[in-house]
Amino acid sequence: MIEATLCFPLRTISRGDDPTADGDDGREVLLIEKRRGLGEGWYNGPGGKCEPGETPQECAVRETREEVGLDVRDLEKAGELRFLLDGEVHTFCHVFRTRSFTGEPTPSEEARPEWVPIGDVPYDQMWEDDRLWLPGVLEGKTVRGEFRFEGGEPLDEAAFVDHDLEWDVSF
Ligand SMILES: Nc1ncnc2c1[nH]c(=O)n2[C@H]1C[C@H](O)[C@@H](COP(=O)(O)OP(=O)(O)OP(=O)(O)O)O1
Repeated sequence: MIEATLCFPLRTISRGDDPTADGDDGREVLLIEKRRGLGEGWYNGPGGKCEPGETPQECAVRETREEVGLDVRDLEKAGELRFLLDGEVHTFCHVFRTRSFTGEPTPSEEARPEWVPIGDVPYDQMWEDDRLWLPGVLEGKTVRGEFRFEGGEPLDEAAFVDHDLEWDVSF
């Protein structure tokens, strides 16, 4: 089983008196367009596999720095997601969000970062499960979820079959 993380940096930008501004109140999330590996070509949060001896928080901080050059702090645990492939747990993923960070998002070989208004998150270009749990995470909720895929490796080519979700959980 792979232990992995996702980190969603959040910010609120001022839109002034812009009459065309949408209903997000300027709230944005930093997404990446994945340039290689699992989920290549799709949007997701920065993140990746935990290294031996590393806590999930340490992993999320390291991966966010490596992928987009942002130093995140004060991570808030927002979710625990289990991705099953053909009945076996393939990946256990810890989800974090934060409003504390320094640096400017910078592209890397692995990822192209993009600030996205939370109402414009491109769910049609993401893992199919994301639309089920990410909106709640971006609204400040906590979630525990199990998502079942079938069809063999790699996970990002398997069929998403069904899921269970529990909201407002404690970690
Ligand atoms: N189903 C689903 N939905 C949303 N997010 C994910 C999944 N499955 C997943 O694996 N993920 C996430 C979890 C991780 O953040 C990434 C996959 O990590 P990966 O890019 O393989 O890990 P790295 O450590 O960055 O990879 P290498 O640098 O070792 O190649 O997707």
